[in-house]
Amino acid sequence: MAAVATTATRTTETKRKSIFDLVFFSRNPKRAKPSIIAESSVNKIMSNNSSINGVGGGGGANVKKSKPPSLDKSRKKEVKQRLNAEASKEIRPLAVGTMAMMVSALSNQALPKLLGKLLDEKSSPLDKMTCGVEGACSVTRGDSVSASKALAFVVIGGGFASFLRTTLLNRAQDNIAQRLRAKLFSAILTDRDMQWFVSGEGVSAGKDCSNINGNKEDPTAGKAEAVSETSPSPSSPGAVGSILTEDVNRASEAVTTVFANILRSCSSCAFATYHMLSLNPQLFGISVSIIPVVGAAAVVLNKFVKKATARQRLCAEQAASFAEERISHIETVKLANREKDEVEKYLQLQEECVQLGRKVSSAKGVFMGFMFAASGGALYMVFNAGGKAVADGRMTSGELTSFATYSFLLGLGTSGIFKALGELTQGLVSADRVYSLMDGVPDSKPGNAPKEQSRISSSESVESISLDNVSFSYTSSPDKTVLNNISLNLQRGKVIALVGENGSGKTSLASVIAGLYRPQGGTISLQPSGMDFNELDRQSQASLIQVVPQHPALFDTTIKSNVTYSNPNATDDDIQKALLVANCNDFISKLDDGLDFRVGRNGMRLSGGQRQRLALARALLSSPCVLILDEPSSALDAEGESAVKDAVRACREGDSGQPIGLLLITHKHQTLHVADLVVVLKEGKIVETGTYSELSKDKGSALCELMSELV
Ligand SMILES: Nc1ncnc2c1ncn2[C@@H]1O[C@H](COP(=O)(O)OP(=O)(O)OP(=O)(O)O)[C@@H](O)[C@H]1O
Repeated sequence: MAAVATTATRTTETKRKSIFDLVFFSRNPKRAKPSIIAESSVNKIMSNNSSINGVGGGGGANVKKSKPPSLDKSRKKEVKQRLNAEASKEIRPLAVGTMAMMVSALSNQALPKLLGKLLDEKSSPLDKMTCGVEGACSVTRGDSVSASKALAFVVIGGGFASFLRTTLLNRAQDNIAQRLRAKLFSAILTDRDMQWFVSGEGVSAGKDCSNINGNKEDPTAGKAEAVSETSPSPSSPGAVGSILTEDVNRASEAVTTVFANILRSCSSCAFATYHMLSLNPQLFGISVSIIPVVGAAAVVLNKFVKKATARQRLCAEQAASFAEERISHIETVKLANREKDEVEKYLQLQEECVQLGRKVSSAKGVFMGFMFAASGGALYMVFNAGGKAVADGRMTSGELTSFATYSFLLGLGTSGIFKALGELTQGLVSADRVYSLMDGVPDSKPGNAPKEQSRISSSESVESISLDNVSFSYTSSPDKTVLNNISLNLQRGKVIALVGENGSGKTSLASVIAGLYRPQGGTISLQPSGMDFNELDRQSQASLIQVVPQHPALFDTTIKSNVTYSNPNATDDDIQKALLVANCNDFISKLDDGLDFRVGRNGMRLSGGQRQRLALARALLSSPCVLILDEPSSALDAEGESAVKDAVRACREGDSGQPIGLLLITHKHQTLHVADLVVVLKEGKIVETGTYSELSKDKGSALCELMSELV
């Protein structure tokens, strides 16, 4: 058994390697683009294959030495309750499916008795001799028709029950999994703020996942740490994907098929016990003498499986993250010619996990081997004692056959219970991971506690957005102040250029103004009402501020869908206007499908400048109060720069309604002259403000220090 498991593990490892090899070596980046779309599918295939032998999703360096998240009693109770509440929504298919399972179990139980009866009937000689009072006797042959009829009934009924059981329980399982996935995805997308995504707290939901990669006391940790240096954060999409697929599957299995299997196995044991006791109580005593020993072994096994499963799941998370990140950065991997290294590192990650999987497989193998030997020994004793009983005429050979079959069913039921208990444990570990991710980590930091949110009816009444002494740090580096007492007024129709060296905090400021992060100090208010921007709901915030980031993200859908992403209710006229202002029409008219052109994953079928222009159109379409263009010129060619000028004009003059305030984050001095005000940021502080002509004339200004071209 252990050997089989090891072979299966090897096969899985080979499969994973081939998939990884295929992705990295068989495709050039250009041709790979459409295939990368299915990156999450690759992830799924890679992690799902691993579950063939229960090895879990994948790799994780030094997993065996790491401490898995513990599932204490109160948490276990809570997880069970939540899972049961989920299962109760499928009560009908679950109840009928479980009843069908019991019927099929009953049919199985009836079979040995009927078979024994059939055997006795068939093997009896010219059986009954009936003599009348006159002395006339007649002989009748043993009739096996009744046993045959009952057998046919049981076989057909049992078959139908099996069909019902499989269909209904699987349906319930799929429904539960679907609901869990939907809730989880919704929790991740709507309930988490940006700090959660960038902090790396994500998937293991507060549990120390970093430990998985390195234990300094472990002499073998060196290799693992080398891998962990390049391992992605556990909050990567790959890790989330691993929980969304494998853990959700295991959790939903636990309350459907696994639970029903436990019931079936228990009923099997109960019925087999009843029949065996009624056939021969003495033989029953011999037959069950092995149960305490097997039970003790099962308890030990279950403890081991529980710990190993938690480690395996962390391991799967890491491997999935690693694969996902390398695949999404395939161009970088290929340009640096690091395909072989990455495959090697992936295999190292896998190796740790596979070793863990082998241990579980071996433990299960030893247990099953032990079960087999113990059952064989018990059967030997049963036949020894049973043979004597038949010889003494205390039992028929048919009854002994029935008894032996029942004792086989008892063994099967017992091992079924232990197996299902193991799966239930794995399911609870997975459910804990699902719920932990769903609940997230309560953020107790000041300023981050959830507040009651208000909604504005229209952004039109807002004239400006005012920052007053705003300070901000990322939760992953709480001691580093990224923005320090920033005060700024972003007014409709006015253009502010924000400049500063790399890392001075320009992008962070844009994100804080847009409401993606909540500042720890100061206020952002709407003028003239004075409402606190951070007390508004996301819909209101998005209607007030739009950002065109340095690297705009596009979805793998049509140009039209991408542009209307910020305002799904926009009319065709609005769309055309926004595209015109953002200077998109030229390149769109050259595409075969025009607005219906599919842009590819992350807009890979478009140039950087085209992507930026579409993002600009998208931002303008929602008619914000303030637009933030981060490094607008970096991805634009000369023609594209005129689009920025158009955007400046549109914002000032209000092409799409009211004028829009514009915050231009730029490194280019050529762009500065369009601004009403230039703001210089240094180490998170505003060190200078003034008009371009004022600041550029003063050769000792912070602006001239920053832009040597001006000196
Ligand atoms: N997610 C994050 N977690 C922790 N620190 C971060 C994060 N993002 C940025 N930082 C840090 O915040 C500081 C400001 O970064 P930011 O990206 O805002 O600068 P920037 O002025 O936009 O730089 P650039 O001009 O290079 O784009 C940097 O020191 C950076 O290391």
